[in-house]
Amino acid sequence: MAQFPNEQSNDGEFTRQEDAFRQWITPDGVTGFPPEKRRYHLYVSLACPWAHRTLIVRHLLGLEETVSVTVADPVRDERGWAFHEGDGHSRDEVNGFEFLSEAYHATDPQFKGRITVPVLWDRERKLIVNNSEDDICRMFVHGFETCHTRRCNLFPTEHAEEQKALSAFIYEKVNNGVYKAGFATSQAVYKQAVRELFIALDELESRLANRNEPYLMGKEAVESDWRMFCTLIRFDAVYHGHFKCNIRQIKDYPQLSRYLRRLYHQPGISETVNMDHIKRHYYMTHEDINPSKIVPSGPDLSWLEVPVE
Ligand SMILES: N[C@@H](CCC(=O)N[C@@H](CS)C(=O)NCC(=O)O)C(=O)O
Repeated sequence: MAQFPNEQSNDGEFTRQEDAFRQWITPDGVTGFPPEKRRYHLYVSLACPWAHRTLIVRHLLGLEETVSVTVADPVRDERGWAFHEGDGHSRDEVNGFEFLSEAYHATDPQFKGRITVPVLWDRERKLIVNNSEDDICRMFVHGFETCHTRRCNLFPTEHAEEQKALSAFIYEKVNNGVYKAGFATSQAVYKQAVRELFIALDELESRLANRNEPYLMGKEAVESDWRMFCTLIRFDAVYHGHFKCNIRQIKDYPQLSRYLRRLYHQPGISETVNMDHIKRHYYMTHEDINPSKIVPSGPDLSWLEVPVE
């Protein structure tokens, strides 16, 4: 059985649904969405790699006071993402939603797709502005410029084309690659997805070794690095076992493991990582893949805690 039958091709391939809400916050507000302090609210799961990147970008730009956040329970049942008090998650103080589906149906009563995090909500117009993590990160960078309290150049203009191609490659082969392997329902599709994933990881390992720079594009971490981070930080704990991406672990890659530690030890980043939510979400929510819902005790991730010199 497929995890998400509506997103499964006949030959067993997971084909991710398109994001439904793509409105835009601009500095001049001509779109009807100006960047105002505390007007917008982010609904996330700390388990989700896509939502994770919005939290990281919010932190890197110092938007914590501007955009508030509610964290969902990492374990979903058939009703989808839910908000209530628990370890590292809470009730929804903004709208009192019990389920994230209420935000989707308030925005579009006919919405029939899969309810996903992250969601950027407009308190004033009482609707979802955008549910694409890529768009949300870009809006944090460009739409909220007047609200930034930290400086961070996530899209440096000098190598924009190269970065765009690199991010597209990472998305296709790594971020979504692990899902293609994990959600495959045929041996051939799984095998191909895992092969492409590890070819990509090997390539990125070589890139770091050959360029001898701390990050993919040079001396500073940019959007492509944080895109990598959100998959790498989950890799050994969930993608290696649960999604069967088990040719190698990240800790076996000298460059990638060091690179991951370097990103993890940047100020404020480890605080965005909740391994308990990550493990419980994957192992307890995808029932078709892990019917017993048993969450493995390992692996030992203490190597991550060692700062890079
Ligand atoms: N297209 C979304 C992807 C978000 C997504 O797939 N989120 C997953 C969690 S990792 C989700 O909410 N899944 C809901 C479900 O599995 O029903 C984005 O780019 O923001």
